[in-house]
Amino acid sequence: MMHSRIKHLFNFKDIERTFSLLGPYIVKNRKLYSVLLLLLLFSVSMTVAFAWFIGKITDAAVQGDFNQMRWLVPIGFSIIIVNLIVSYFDTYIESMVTNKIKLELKNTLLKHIMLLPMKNISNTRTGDLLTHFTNDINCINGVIGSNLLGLIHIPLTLIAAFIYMVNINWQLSILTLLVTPIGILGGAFFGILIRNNSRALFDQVGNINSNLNEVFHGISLLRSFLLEKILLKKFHRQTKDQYDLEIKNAKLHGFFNFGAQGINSFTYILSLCLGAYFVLNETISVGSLLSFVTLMQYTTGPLTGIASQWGSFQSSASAVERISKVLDQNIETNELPSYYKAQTLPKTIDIYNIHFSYDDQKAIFSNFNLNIPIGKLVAFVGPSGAGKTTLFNLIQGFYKPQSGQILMDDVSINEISPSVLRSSFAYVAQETFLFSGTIKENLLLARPNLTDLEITNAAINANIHNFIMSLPNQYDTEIGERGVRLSGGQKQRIAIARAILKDAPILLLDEATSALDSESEFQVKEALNRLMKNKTTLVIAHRLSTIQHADLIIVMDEGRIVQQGAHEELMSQDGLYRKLTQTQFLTNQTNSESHLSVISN
Ligand SMILES: Nc1ncnc2c1ncn2[C@@H]1O[C@H](COP(=O)(O)OP(=O)(O)OP(=O)(O)O)[C@@H](O)[C@H]1O
Repeated sequence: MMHSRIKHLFNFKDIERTFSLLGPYIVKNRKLYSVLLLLLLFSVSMTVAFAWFIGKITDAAVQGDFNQMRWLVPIGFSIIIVNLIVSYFDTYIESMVTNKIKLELKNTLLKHIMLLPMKNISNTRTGDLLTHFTNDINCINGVIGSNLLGLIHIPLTLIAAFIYMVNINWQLSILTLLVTPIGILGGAFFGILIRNNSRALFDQVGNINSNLNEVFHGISLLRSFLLEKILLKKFHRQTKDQYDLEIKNAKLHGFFNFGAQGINSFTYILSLCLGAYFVLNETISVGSLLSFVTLMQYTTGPLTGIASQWGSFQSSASAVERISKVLDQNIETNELPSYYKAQTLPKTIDIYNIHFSYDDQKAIFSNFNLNIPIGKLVAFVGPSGAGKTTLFNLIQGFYKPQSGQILMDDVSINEISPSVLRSSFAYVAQETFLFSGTIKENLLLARPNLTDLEITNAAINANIHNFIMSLPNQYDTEIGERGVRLSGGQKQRIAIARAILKDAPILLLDEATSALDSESEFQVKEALNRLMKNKTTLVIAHRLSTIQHADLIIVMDEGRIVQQGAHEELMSQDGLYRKLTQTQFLTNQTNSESHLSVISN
């Protein structure tokens, strides 16, 4: 138990990972880092030069050597001015390089997330992903900036000062040798404790963000189920845990500063007393004593500083560790897909013997086969959980079957580039998602280089043009969080206009399950009929009207096709389809909206 705790405490894998992740960024910005290194060497030499100046000017004053003082004064001022200039450029360039790397890392991270398999994304909490951008990346300054440079600066100062101190008096320098290991070991120990605490702290920030994300997304549900108290309690608990971790961090830093200051003050007094003794013995001059004491401050100060830098460095490393957990996940391609104008309708779409499971345990499909007729309307019906949406996900290549193949024109979709494959489909999802922005901006997302005329025509065909024209800013009306709220039917028709504009040969339609009023339903249906013309349409059907006119109805249950055929044919058989429709007919008498999946459940 103890052994594993110690092992955990001294686990440096994350430092290794930190540098394997950030190394390329540091190398890429090597010019700026070289300038920083040069400034750092300047700063070290100025430190030694300043100690030398203090010794010299003190000795000159003690000896009353006015001539020497005359040329020492401008040197002293020059040292100060050079130091100020170095400090200005050091701060400026360091901030430039750290912000540049953070910017590059943010872009790389988002691109990586975009390219990750859907499986990885759906297994990660949105709040955690957000936290990488809002918290983790902003905490990496240490490993790419001040702390990284400090870890080089301080040992260099230490070595330079030590050599100079040995020159003044070797007996006094031994004091430095005694203090060095205490400072380093103490600092390293606290650094590791701070790292482990920071890791827990960052995880907690991720938890809180995930929780808040869910709260804001599900606010109406939360109110309708009267969950405010429970959620507030959970939030209090999480923030209290975060507070405790922050306090622990403060305690660790406090202890750490206490030790550092203690070492500093004791060695200062000790070197001053010992130095005074050597002055009395006439072993060293007063000037040398002052030089020595100044250098001692420059060594013990930074020496304990190294530990503090190490602590911050460790805390940054744990932020990088969280980011690298995402960046370490394999992506499927390196290229972000882009719209590709599909020329023709594929002549065949065949599914051969696929086996698929989301979690490698529960199989959704086993030995699943299907030939999809081209240019037709194919409806998929079946109870909830039958695998209809999963089939759509597989056809679009969002998930890959563990075995078997999906072929378009006899070519496996795995061999078709994501740009070509995804451009072949226009997807109208069950829940319409519109981005915040104007209506026009939402429609322009469909494909590049759309003209105003194409947009208006699509909106007319989707039965939404008149509504848009009645809005205050027409196509430039803001929708979503900052703008006009749209009804379910209006949103659906905008989504249909977007699908029309995409102009893809295959239409995937996950019919909305929520009931629309009959006027809205009529308008949506009309829009869909126009959209389906000359296309292969695959629809997860919930409306009886869609099913009756479908060229082929596939009845699915528990990942299997249990029946297929046209409406009349299936009605003549004693099977699941008839059962589903009969139950539905009862409801249909009072409600024109039908929802097979729900009723069948
Ligand atoms: N991302 C996922 N991870 C793990 N399991 C999933 C995931 N999505 C769906 N499932 C499971 O796969 C099975 C099929 O789900 P799917 O959504 O394809 O059914 P469906 O027929 O579309 O249902 P509905 O009509 O209710 O939308 C279900 O058992 C479901 O729990």
